[in-house]
Amino acid sequence: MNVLAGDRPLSDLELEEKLANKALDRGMVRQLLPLLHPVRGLITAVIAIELVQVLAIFARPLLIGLVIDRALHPFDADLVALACAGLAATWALRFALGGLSQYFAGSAATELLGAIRSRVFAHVQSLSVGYFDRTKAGRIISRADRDVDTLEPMLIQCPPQFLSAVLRLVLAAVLLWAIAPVLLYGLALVVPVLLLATIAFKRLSQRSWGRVAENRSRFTAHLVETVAGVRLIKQVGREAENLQRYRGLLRDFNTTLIAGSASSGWFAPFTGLLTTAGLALTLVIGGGDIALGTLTLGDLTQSLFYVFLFLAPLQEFGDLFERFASGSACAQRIFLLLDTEPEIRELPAALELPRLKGEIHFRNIGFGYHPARPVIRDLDLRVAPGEVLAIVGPTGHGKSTLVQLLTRFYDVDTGAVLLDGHDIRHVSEASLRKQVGVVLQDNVLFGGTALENLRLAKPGASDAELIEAAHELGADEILRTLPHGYQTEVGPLGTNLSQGQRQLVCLVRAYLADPVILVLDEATSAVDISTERRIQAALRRLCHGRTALIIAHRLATIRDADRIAVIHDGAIVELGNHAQLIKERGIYADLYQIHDEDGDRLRTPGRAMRYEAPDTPSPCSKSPAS
Ligand SMILES: Nc1ncnc2c1ncn2[C@@H]1O[C@H](COP(=O)(O)OP(=O)(O)OP(=O)(O)O)[C@@H](O)[C@H]1O
Repeated sequence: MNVLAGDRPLSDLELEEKLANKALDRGMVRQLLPLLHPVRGLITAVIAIELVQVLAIFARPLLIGLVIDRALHPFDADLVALACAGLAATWALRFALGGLSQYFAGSAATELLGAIRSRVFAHVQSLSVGYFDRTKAGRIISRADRDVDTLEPMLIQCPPQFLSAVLRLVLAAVLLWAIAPVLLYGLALVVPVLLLATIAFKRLSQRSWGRVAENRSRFTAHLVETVAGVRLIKQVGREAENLQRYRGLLRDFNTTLIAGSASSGWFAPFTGLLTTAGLALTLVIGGGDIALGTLTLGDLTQSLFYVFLFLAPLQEFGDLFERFASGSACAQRIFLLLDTEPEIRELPAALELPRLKGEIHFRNIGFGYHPARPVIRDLDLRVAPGEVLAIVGPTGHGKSTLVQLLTRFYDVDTGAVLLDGHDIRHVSEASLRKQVGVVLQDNVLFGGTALENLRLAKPGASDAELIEAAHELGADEILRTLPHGYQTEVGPLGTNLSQGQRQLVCLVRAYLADPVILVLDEATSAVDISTERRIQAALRRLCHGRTALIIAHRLATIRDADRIAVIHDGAIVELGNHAQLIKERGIYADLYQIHDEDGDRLRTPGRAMRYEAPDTPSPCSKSPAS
């Protein structure tokens, strides 16, 4: 699937709009069929049951015709009783097989939907960070959840029903023809009109269901965003506007839904009209034949049933196509997701990194999230093993982007990122992530206890080992004071813990992972002095013996780092230790001076750098924590 527009990837929205207008293609059928493979036994059973049911349906007019022609004049009680028993048997079969068919179809649906859900989940997880940066979470959720549900009728219920309808159509035609071909010729007037109407209906409804699915994913995306950002919304008092926007999206959804239903509403009455016309034609032609003596009353009665059995499937096709259309629109969206290739791919023969010494070399790198807007420009920077490098610079000038490139969440456009001389594009992601530890500002924790969160970094570790690590890092005292100590539930994304507590858990987690290289985006938010000191001590202990790249916001970190790199507009403009850079009287010296004038804060445009209490030891001074 071509997902490029010119030199840039199509946005998710553009892709979906493109797809909403696209009919089900052969490529998609090829993708759908393998999904059915594991449940083929159950589907075959459902189809077999439908076939038996069709035969039972056709036995009824046959029995009724038999009674009319052979058992009424003269009255044959035995034949009537036999026909009644036969009719009762067909209905008994209908009830028994109906339940069985539901059971098999339900089992197939459960298995199939489970398999598709797992596949979508595994795929989503394998996608590159860039995809999540570009795509709203709600859209992904809508595809992985609701769209998968909509697939079920199309894949499980529709095929046997379709087969049953086709079979009834064909059998009825054959039997009508056998009774009197002229009756079938009469119906031939109706069929082309019905077929044309069905094709038009299918085209219309597929397009409208694509739009309905797309609009549904928009309001789901908004709901997810609201849940994630509820604090901000409350804080800035945007509830009313936010609700207004949700209502707007809901209105769009309802409009497309109503338009979809309205555009397909003509089909049922239209086919009803054609059925009535077919029955009337049969009565007129059949009545004439009875008068001529070429047709019996039993034959005409049977024929009326067959006309109905011939035309009813044509009406069912409407409903089937509608379900098929909404299912295929959702299938398009699911395959769009499954077809999305991870932008970052591991080479088949990727190198397992040996234990590194810790040298980082950004070798003449260039990068932009969008090719037309470079963020990093020909940047060359070496960090020696064991060195602590602080990166400072104005907001939006590329500091965090360097972290994204070092951890290979994005690949450089030009140049290379080397670790001990190994290009990170040639090494396995697992071995890279094992040796490059990252502690970001958002300090994400997962639902579960504090201890379970620590164990994520070292799955085999005992409770005692985990607590010992917290102790070594100086976090134990604070984590012990949590309501249930280490067994405290941290809540969704760690929201039951304070900012400082979350940060400490993250630092202990990084310590347990024991990476050779540590990347740290220092938190900017304020915590109390005592927690602050503990965090600083933990940082100091964590940096010890490792190469550390720190996006530094605290003055102490910056001042006592081995070197400071000042980044401006995606390039390193100053590099040296605190004393050297002050002497140079460049950007860094200006920042430092602003700090002096600003009391306890060091500011870069748009962002505050906190200055810690004077007696707090520097986190990255070379001495380990005492
Ligand atoms: N995922 C993304 N997609 C597109 N552009 C991005 C993305 N992330 C960052 N950018 C842009 O890249 C530029 C550099 O961003 P970056 O986050 O590296 O800046 P920074 O120096 O770390 O800023 P801050 O100090 O505010 O964190 C900015 O113009 C930003 O808008």
